[in-house]
Amino acid sequence: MPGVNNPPPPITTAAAQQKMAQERREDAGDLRRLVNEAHPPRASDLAELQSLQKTRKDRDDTDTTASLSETLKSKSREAGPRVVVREPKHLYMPQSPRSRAAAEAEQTDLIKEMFHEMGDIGLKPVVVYHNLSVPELYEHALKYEPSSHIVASGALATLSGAKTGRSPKDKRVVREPDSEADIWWGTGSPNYEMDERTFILNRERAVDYLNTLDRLYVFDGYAGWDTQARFKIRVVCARPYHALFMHNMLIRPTEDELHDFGLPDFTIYNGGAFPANRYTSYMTSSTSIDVSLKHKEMVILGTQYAGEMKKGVFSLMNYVLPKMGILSLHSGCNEGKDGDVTLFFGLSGTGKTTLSADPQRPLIGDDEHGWSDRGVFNIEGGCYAKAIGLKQENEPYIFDAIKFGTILENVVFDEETRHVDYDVSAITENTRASYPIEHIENAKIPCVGGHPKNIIMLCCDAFGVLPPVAKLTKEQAMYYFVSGYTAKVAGTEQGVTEPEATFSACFGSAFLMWHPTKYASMLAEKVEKYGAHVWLINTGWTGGPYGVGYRFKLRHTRAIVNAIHSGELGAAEYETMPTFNLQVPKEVSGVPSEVLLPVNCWADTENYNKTLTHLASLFTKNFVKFQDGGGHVTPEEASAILASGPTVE
Ligand SMILES: Nc1ncnc2c1ncn2[C@@H]1O[C@H](COP(=O)(O)OP(=O)(O)OP(=O)(O)O)[C@@H](O)[C@H]1O
Ligand SMILES: O=C([O-])CC(=O)C(=O)O
Ligand SMILES: [Ca+2]
Ligand SMILES: [Mn+2]
Repeated sequence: MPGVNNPPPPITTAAAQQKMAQERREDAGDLRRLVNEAHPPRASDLAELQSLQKTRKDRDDTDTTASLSETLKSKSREAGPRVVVREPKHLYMPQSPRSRAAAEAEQTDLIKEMFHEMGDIGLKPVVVYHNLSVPELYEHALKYEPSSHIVASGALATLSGAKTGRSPKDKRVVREPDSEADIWWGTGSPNYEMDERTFILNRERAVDYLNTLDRLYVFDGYAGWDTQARFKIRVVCARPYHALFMHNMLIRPTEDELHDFGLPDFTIYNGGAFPANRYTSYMTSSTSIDVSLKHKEMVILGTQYAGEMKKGVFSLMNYVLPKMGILSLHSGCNEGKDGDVTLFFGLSGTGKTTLSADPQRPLIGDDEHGWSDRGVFNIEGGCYAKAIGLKQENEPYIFDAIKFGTILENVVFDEETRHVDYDVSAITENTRASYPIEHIENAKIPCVGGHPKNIIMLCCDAFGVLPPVAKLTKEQAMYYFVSGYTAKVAGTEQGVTEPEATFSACFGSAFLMWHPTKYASMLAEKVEKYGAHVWLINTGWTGGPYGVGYRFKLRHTRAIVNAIHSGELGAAEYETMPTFNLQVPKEVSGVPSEVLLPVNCWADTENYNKTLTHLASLFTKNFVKFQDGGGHVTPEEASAILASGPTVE
């Protein structure tokens, strides 16, 4: 029989089991004793252990809580309302009148005023997190937002939801007596109008939504590095990601500055996760981004794309700065060793952020600036770089800026290794990185500089006919500034290769509040007064349109920018390119001479000429709407500008 000759299994009686368990306990006890002798215990349980993990600056809490009852002194939510000793950071608003009075007694003036303002518009938050630190915002994002992940470099990856870019057609400005005469309305204008009542209805909708939430985030910061043109901005939002975004993009106040912050000059209520009501008057979709200059407020509904907030601040600055005699600019900006400043104008994707990050030239800013009698200043405290196709070898400064504190929007990463694949556009082409400007190794802080010596107007010409660089006359400078040309590739589906021309006045029409000629005349005056040189750089295609030709190599564009800065191009020999009458240099160090005139790169000259003429006619057609001068330049001045544009027979 099987098993007959096998030894019997050990008999384990209940008593034997007890004995073994006792021995194990004793062993464990010995072990614990040994460990404890070497490392005396610091915490008796897990909660205490975790409480040891975080340290705080020495503060005497007893002073601030001395007048309160024992229950109120409790630091735990369960045992009573939390006493706020870390103001102005975590603000709990107890709902019972007595606890509320006690909580209010603890508040600084800043916080009292904030709750007053919130109360005025009907916001009744339970908890407000005010100017949290970056690690705290990370933790909130990870805890409350399922799309938040830390990637290998330490950046916080997140999703912006259905909208992955701005919605310019849903941007509305309230027509108000004090400002309506200043604002650019009507055909071609980015400012779709709305009335005050509708604005209030939308604000109420955002407020109602925010009131349903367990926690709100507030970030108070500044726009404008020039202290004489500095605006206090408050962002009230639902997502930690949005608070972190504005922490990165605004200028971060010091503790003292925050203490004295007072009332904001402008407040953004971001209820973006909740839609607008499409049946409200003026609404054409469930997205609405509304600005009221009278109320000094912006309301966001139906989009969580964070760029709306940054560009909302820019729209405000585009209104208030010109009123102060300061020109606002959709441009990047850097400074050379001798303090020579360069501006980089250009529409989205033309290279402002890429080219302003330059190892030889400290960065003043990548996207929004002001130019006053004192010089230039960055409006923002951070950068918002395109991340698609990002490579460390091509753009080392931007690549290396993507570390702890940086937000990565809509990128794709390996689930396990958390390495980001910047080439993947599965979610959107418009993947972005938002980081504080200190993340750029050679940032110039404070972000201010002198008067620009060089102004580079960037375009990304997908028709492939414009030269990689041209020197502009003052009139041409105005013409290209008002035209604001770039061309997008017409989408990558099914080999569609017809490029689409975009004309966006002042290289940022979507953000203008005044008529474009207001900004153009200010620019003309400043260029004249400070003697800036103006250049046109095409960072787009050559050798044929998109799909046939190829994009100018980044290293060639960088060589051109270097030649501008070294003075080489100022002294170069030029030839005139027909139709656009552009002055094109015959040679540039580091760039093969044959690429300087695109006609030399096209296989078919006739086709080149046809495309060139076509583009010229698009320019001419676009300019028609500026012929009356828009109220800021005379029709004569406008026609002088027009005369410097391309000539089409
Ligand atoms: N020759 C070139 N010059 C500049 N950029 C180039 C060139 N070739 C390719 N690129 C790519 O084009 C993109 C330029 O985008 P960039 O972020 O600089 O745009 P931007 O002008 O700052 O736009 P936005 O206002 O939307 O932020 C980058 O992804 C860059 O890698
Ligand atoms: O605002 C954005 O989303 C990005 C940007 O800088 C632009 O489009 O000019
Ligand atoms: Ca940019
Ligand atoms: Mn921009």
